Amino acid sequence: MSNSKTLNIIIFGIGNVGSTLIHQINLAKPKLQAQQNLIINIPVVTNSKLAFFNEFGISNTWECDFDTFSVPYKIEEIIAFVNKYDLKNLVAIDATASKDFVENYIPLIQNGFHIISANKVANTLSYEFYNQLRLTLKKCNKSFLYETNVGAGLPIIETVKRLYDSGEQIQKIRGVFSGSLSYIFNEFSSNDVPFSKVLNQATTIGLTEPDAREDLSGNDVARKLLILARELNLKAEINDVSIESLVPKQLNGKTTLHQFKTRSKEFDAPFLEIKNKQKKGDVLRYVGELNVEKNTLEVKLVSEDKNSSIGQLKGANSVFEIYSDSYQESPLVIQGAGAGKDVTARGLFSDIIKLSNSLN
Ligand SMILES: NC(=O)C1=CN([C@@H]2O[C@H](COP(=O)(O)OP(=O)(O)OC[C@H]3O[C@@H](n4cnc5c(N)ncnc54)[C@H](OP(=O)(O)O)[C@@H]3O)[C@@H](O)[C@H]2O)C=CC1
Ligand SMILES: N[C@@H](CC=O)C(=O)O
Repeated sequence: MSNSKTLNIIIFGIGNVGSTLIHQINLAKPKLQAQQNLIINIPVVTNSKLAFFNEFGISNTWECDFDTFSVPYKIEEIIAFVNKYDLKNLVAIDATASKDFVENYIPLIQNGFHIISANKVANTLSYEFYNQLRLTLKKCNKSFLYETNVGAGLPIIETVKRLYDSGEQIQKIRGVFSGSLSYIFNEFSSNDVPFSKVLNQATTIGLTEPDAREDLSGNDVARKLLILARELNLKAEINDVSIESLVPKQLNGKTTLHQFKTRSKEFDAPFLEIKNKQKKGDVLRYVGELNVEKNTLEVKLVSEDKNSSIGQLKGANSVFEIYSDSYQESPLVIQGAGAGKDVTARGLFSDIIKLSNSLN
């Protein structure tokens, strides 16, 4: 088709989020081509060890093809492959939760890739790396989009950044930043169920991180706070976040993921005690707060009246209250599903379209 634009998207990570994104892209293809003259080609998909290559793009049978034809790979082989077939408008999607994979960002950018990431790691390593990444992007004229890092598909980063860039003084961002913990405390507060059971449910439906200890330890919320702080040009580090971990002391630090999973019942007694000690009508909420004026970042468990804005949350909803000069008495509130493979994949897809619109 004349004047059409083709994006070549390599998807790293084909778990909950990555595979849902492929499904959404496959469904949207005819409409994108007809309405936007946009062709999305996915020539490579990978998990942590194997990659499936097809220069013409994967088809609806990609899962079967991956099982049959995937091979062990190195990042250099993917770069060589896209060069061999002269593929243009290259986009690397990071749908992993991997720190190791982030080491590939700079080489990928230097070899012509834009990056779109659901993985929060790159934005929460040292401030030095944060800057180095941005300098490389500028030098190579490439984009890095990561709206799904905070609030999954909700437009949090874009809203905060637009306010900040337009000169708005933001004083505070407060809310329930974790979709999985919102779900867990909603289910736990309103039903007579053991904590470990709702934790397992949250993992099974893909709300938690691949390693749920990241959510329960407060690391995931701390990362989101740090990402927002850095959008506001605060030179904070992850260690600056004060975190109240939800992981019982005996499970903190030294357990493997497998041991942790088999010992999840050890959450039940302490959380039942916390629940029973609450005032009638209160619910548990895991809250994050970035106070720009005081330069503090805090993650903690609180009891909230179930009729308060934060107490009323349902399901896996997150809520972000942004207090600024123009929104002092009545904060700007963004609320909705804050986790889940469908909303997160849709958020990545929306970053793909945003990137596409910025390319000639
Ligand atoms: N679930 C949600 O609601 C949200 C998730 N996110 C983020 O999305 C990301 C993906 O989450 P989710 O899909 O649930 O995770 P999954 O565990 O379901 O999938 C992770 C995928 O990444 C692959 N992977 C791991 N390490 C590497 C590596 N070094 N190189 C290439 N691939 C690798 C895994 O492969 P293998 O099977 O071989 O290990 C797997 O295919 C996470 O960073 C998460 O924080 C962000 C917002 C919301
Ligand atoms: N595990 C995270 C997923 C989104 O970032 C959460 O529970 O919010």
